[in-house]
Amino acid sequence: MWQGPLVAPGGNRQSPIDIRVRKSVFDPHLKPLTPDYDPGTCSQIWNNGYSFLVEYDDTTDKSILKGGPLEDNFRLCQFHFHWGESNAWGSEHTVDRRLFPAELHMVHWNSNKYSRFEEAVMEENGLAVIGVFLKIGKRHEGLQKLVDALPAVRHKDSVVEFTRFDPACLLPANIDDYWTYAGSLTTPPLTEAVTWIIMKQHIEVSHDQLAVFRSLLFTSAEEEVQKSMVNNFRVQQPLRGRTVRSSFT
Ligand SMILES: COc1ccc(N2C[C@H](O)c3cc(S(N)(=O)=O)sc3S2(=O)=O)cc1
Ligand SMILES: [Zn+2]
Repeated sequence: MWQGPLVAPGGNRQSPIDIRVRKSVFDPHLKPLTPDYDPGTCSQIWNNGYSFLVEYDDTTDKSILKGGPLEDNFRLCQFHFHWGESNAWGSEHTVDRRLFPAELHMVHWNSNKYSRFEEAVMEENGLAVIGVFLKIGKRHEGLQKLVDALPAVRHKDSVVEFTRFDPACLLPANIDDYWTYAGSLTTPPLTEAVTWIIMKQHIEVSHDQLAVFRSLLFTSAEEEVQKSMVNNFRVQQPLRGRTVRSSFT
């Protein structure tokens, strides 16, 4: 895991956290999530030195997330993953201390309140991130197109065109059961701008598919020492009295 500040100075809503299921509070007012994504807005894959980001054109409301705990429209701007060097760990969030080999984050920003992502990322509740746990099992057919593109972005700062990918294929069958809480980005600038929506149901990917994630590098092509992109998760942060709500009993 990256050696950034263990706890952001003055932060009282930092992420990730352990979700204590029995301490979460059922909220009957939470609505079903209604993602509506247009695969035509998919543009590129970029290795930013923390993860690889699959980026979407967010200049229109073509790929949006509404409902759930959200009052406004949130535009999809990118999705990325966090994973371990082994299948024993890798997720950022945990459920009753249970670790998963990887975790998907789908990042959206509030297009009702802000005109640009850069603005929203600095504001309280400017972002909504869907978290989905990955387990090792059967091959994920939809993920394979992405896995095949990864060797092209092996080094930090490399970019490759990537189009027509429907991010909805990475969501679990049941998206009505989730936990939600007020948190932060888990990488710098660690801003406390995120409404987290963590899916109860995981998705399955094959061992070989996850192994390709581990072939990526934290380092750019110029650096002498190449470092494998693994364990790109942040250490867990104190709950500081926050309540995690659940959409299910
Ligand atoms: C201020 O400049 C910026 C602020 C944030 C970012 N991002 C990249 C981050 O790696 C990152 C990590 C996120 S996570 N693990 O879901 O909490 S979300 C996210 S990002 O897309 O917002 C880029 C520029
Ligand atoms: Zn993330």
